[in-house]
Formats: sequence, structure tokens, C-alpha cells
Amino acid sequence: MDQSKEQRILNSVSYNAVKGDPESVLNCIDKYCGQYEWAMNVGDEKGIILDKTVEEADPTVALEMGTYCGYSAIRIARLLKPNARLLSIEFNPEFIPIAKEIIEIAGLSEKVTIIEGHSQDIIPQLKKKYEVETLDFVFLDHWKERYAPDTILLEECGLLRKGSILLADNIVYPGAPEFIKYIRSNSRYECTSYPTFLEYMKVEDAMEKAVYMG
Ligand SMILES: CCCNc1ncnc2c1ncn2[C@@H]1O[C@H](/C=C/CNC(=O)c2cc(-c3ccc(F)cc3)cc(O)c2O)[C@@H](O)[C@H]1O
Ligand SMILES: [Mg+2]
Repeated sequence: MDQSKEQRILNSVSYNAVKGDPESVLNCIDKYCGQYEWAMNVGDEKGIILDKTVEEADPTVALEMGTYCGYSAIRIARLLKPNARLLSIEFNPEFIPIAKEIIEIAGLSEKVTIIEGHSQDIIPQLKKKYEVETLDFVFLDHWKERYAPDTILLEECGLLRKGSILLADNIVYPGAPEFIKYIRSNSRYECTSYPTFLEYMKVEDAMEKAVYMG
């Protein structure tokens, strides 16, 4: 049974990256996916927007939906202050060991907790089981039609506070129209759109920042 693309990405990181150096892991994935096999990592261009938003949020507790290979988990976790943590939800059991290994190579395992499951099942557990009070930053990069229902669920579970920052990938491509409709028509959110390009491609995309006003 030949290897999966995600396994090949891990092989490339394991062989080429400098252990304990998050930047070298990110560069290795971007090089591999830019030159050999496209993959749905947020990538180096949109990654700058992610970096800036994480720095603005300076989160103590951050959530990501859609770990995939752990690329954005590394981007986020490398910017976290001491004692801050990232919870990352992933439901595909094939990707979890790969993401864990890539995050370990980046030296960020202590800061990142990968939670296996569907976001809609995990979100209601965050307060009690994962000792979350409220979330300072949320990165949405999972199934696009789940962005809106999961945002509503975060609100209903009391996980957002005044100033919580949400950042959503792929607003243009593949697109998340229901999310955009919901968030921009909801006066409790201050929205900003960041036009950019799809990872590793000359295709337009955008990211949406939404600050919860409580
Ligand atoms: C119904 C389950 C919803 N809840 C969920 N809970 C936990 N993990 C979930 C998840 N949904 C999806 N996931 C995981 O997130 C990841 C999925 C992300 C979906 N992303 C995309 O489809 C995507 C797709 C593209 C894309 C762009 C151009 C193109 F031609 C083809 C694809 C680009 C991106 O940046 C993308 O993010 C996987 O690891 C999946 O297992
Ligand atoms: Mg994406």
C-alpha cells in the first residue's frame, strides 16, 4: 500500500527540517507543497495574515478547527507566549499521527493539544473536559459549510468573550458563503476581509477576521 500525500509531507519534514526549529518545518512544507504536491495548508502567503492576527490576539487559549498536517498549528503555536496553549480539533484518524509528528519535529508538542473528533461534538466539551473558560483566538480551516454552525455553537457554549478574534480561511476559494452571510449580518461581530491568494497557487482567495463584541 503506497504512502499517502500526508505521509510524504511528513517524510520530507523528517528528512529536511531542523529539529526544534518551527520556521524550518514551515519552510520545508511550503517548499514540498509548492514544488511537488499541492496540499491544503494555509501556506506562506496567507500564513502572514494568520501570524499578524495571532500577534494581535496574543491569545492565552487558542482553538483551531482542521489540524490536517499541523502546518497552521505550528504557525500559531510558535507565536504563543509561555503558558499559552492551542487546542486543535481533527476528525480524520489518518492525519492525527502525522500532525503530531510534524508538530513534535517543530518542538511545539507542549503548546499544542490535538483533540480527535468532530468539531460539533468537541466544542460543547471544551469548558468542562478541556478546562477552557473562553477562547481568545479561533482559526477556522475545516469543512467550509461547518464554519457558520460551529461559530454559532461557540457562542451558544459561552466560549466567546468581548474581543475574541475569529479568523477564517478560504472565504473566496473554496468559499464559505453561509459563514460570510451570518457573520457580516450579525452586529455582534466586527468583520474585516483580507484579499489574498490560495496557498501555492495564483488563484484569488481571502481570509475573514471577525471580532466578537459580546
Ligand atoms: C462534519 C465535520 C466538521 N467538523 C470537523 N471536525 C474536525 N475536523 C474536521 C472537520 N471537518 C473537516 N475536518 C478536518 O479539517 C481538514 C479539512 C479541511 C477542509 N479544507 C478544505 O477543503 C480546503 C480546500 C482547499 C482547496 C482549494 C482549491 C482546490 F482546488 C481544492 C481545495 C484549500 C484550503 O485552504 C482548504 O482549507 C481535514 O484535516 C479534515 O479531516
Ligand atoms: Mg484552508
